[in-house]
Amino acid sequence: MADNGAVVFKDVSFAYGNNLVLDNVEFSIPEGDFVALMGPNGGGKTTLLKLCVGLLRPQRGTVQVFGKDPAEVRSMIGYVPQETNPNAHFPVRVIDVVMMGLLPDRIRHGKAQKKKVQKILDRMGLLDLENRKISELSGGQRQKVMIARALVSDPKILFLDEPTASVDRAFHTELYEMLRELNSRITIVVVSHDMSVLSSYVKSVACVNRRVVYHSRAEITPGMIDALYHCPVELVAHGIPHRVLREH
Ligand SMILES: Nc1ncnc2c1ncn2[C@@H]1O[C@H](COP(=O)(O)OP(=O)(O)OP(=O)(O)O)[C@@H](O)[C@H]1O
Repeated sequence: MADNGAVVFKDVSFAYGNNLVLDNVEFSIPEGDFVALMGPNGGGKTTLLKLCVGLLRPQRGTVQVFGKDPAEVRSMIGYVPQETNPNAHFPVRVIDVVMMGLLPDRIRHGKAQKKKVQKILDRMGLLDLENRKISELSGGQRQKVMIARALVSDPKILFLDEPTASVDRAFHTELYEMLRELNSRITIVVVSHDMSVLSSYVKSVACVNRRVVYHSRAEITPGMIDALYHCPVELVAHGIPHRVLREH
């Protein structure tokens, strides 16, 4: 595996127009990691995730996933984007949404793929909801459907963007327990501000604020978590001018 990492950023810069969001970013995520991307609002976490899954391309530098361009390893990547708030009148069912995770395959093997989808729905406790309209689900159920969609193609790495943002607290623990179990097989990268729950699950933390600073588990101290969670990100600043997180 080139460069020995599930994700490797080399000298990556990305701007939306004149707004330089990521500046000369260098870091890597080892295979098997469970890493939380933390940092202030607007610091570039979502942008970084979109670069990892190949939705955006850097103007400078390279992003590699399992040693390749993300576009070349799309089938190894699962992605749960931020906030999924479907139109309440859009009549798509749970099973259809999860099937979308297999779209190219579905055309070739209808029945086998349906079985695969049902298997993952079963594993996620969603099988009895397979024909329910997505708009009729609770926030937590909907989030699980989006995760099922990302997992149905058996990815080797899963990227989640604030998966607990729109669900109640009871679901947080359930979700992270599920991610912990998945992490025994795949690499997990999650954007979250919720360090209070995350801290007992993740193996590492990457602070994203125009640059990225990666901390392995050994470096995650209670003080650092407190600092990240209670906002004054400067406390873990690394010579980078961090802004302060909004109240949450
Ligand atoms: N599609 C876009 N077009 C132009 N600017 C964008 C776009 N998406 C994000 N930005 C800008 O890029 C910067 C980084 O945004 P990004 O969403 O990556 O940050 P974030 O760390 O995920 O923020 P948050 O914690 O608030 O979700 C912000 O200044 C944002 O306004």
